[in-house]
Amino acid sequence: MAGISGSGAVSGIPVVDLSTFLAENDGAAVGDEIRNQKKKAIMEVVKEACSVYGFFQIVNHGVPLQLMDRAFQVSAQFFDFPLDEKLTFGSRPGATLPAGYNRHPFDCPDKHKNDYLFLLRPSNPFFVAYPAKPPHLREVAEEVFTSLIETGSLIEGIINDSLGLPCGLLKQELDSDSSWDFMLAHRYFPEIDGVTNGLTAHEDSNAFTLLFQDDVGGLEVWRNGEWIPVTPEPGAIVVNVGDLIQVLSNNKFKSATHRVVRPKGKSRYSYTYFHSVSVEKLVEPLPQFTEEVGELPKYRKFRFGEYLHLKKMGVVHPPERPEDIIHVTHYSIN
Ligand SMILES: O=C(O)CCC(=O)C(=O)O
Ligand SMILES: [Fe+2]
Repeated sequence: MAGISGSGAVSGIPVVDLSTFLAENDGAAVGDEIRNQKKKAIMEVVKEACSVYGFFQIVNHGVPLQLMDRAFQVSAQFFDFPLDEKLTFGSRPGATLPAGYNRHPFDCPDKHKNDYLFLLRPSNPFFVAYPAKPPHLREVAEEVFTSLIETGSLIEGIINDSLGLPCGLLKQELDSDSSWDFMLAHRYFPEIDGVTNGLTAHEDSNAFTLLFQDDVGGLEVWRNGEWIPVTPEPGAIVVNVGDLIQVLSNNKFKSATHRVVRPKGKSRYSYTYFHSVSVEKLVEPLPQFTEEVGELPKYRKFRFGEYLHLKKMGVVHPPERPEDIIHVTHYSIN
């Protein structure tokens, strides 16, 4: 099928080529009709992928691959600095969004699974200064942020249309100025003593996530009782649906459970961009998926910041019983 390819499709998670969307204004001699057919085919694949897996990958997405190479270089340089130095950029204790350098789990120095830099834009109230070293980190990270925000806007439109929503509706729902979007540069340590957990199974709370992973692998998605690897595809961005889209679409699109398994003998690096909304945002299923189609809402209305707070409490003070961990189903109407 036009625009869909790649070895990622082996696991069933499709790889979608976005060049049709980017070629729109470059004067390429492709007729409107062919372009529209290709776009329609892509929408169908995205719709299926988001309903079944909550995951797909994109190539020819417009983010320069050289920029991503530089981004991986500078983050690896940063993570190699001594801990004391990195901790001078440590996140503020108790901040709703932990901008700065973080380790996970933060209170078990000999059991770290990963460390990461949490980056916000200056317009966000929780913004903290970027690390001053390595010298190009700020410049490169800001460039990546800008580029991923642009790709995010394209994906937002594709998800909007795949859901059959009126043009631009998701953009309106999900704030427009990216002030609440954030980015993580991650390093996962090699497995130690057979302990392979790098990032525990979870769903992303935000609308959707864009992820660059290096060629080490380890990202997995839960489907039908088994973990499916999201195989690294050269130059590809992994896209996954988050809780906000799951709620807005009244469960039409799925916020997939995923995790990271740590590699043997080497570290793994990733860059993740989270398309998100203000903590004040009130979230509930859209009328297009409820009253307009005669279906009952599957969630009650909640404030996004309250949900983030409940989730964070579960990380800082993990409950004894896994079933007490807060998921978005906390707001489900049964
Ligand atoms: O690093 C990765 O591959 C996944 C990161 C992730 O799932 C997250 O930060 O929510
Ligand atoms: Fe995630």
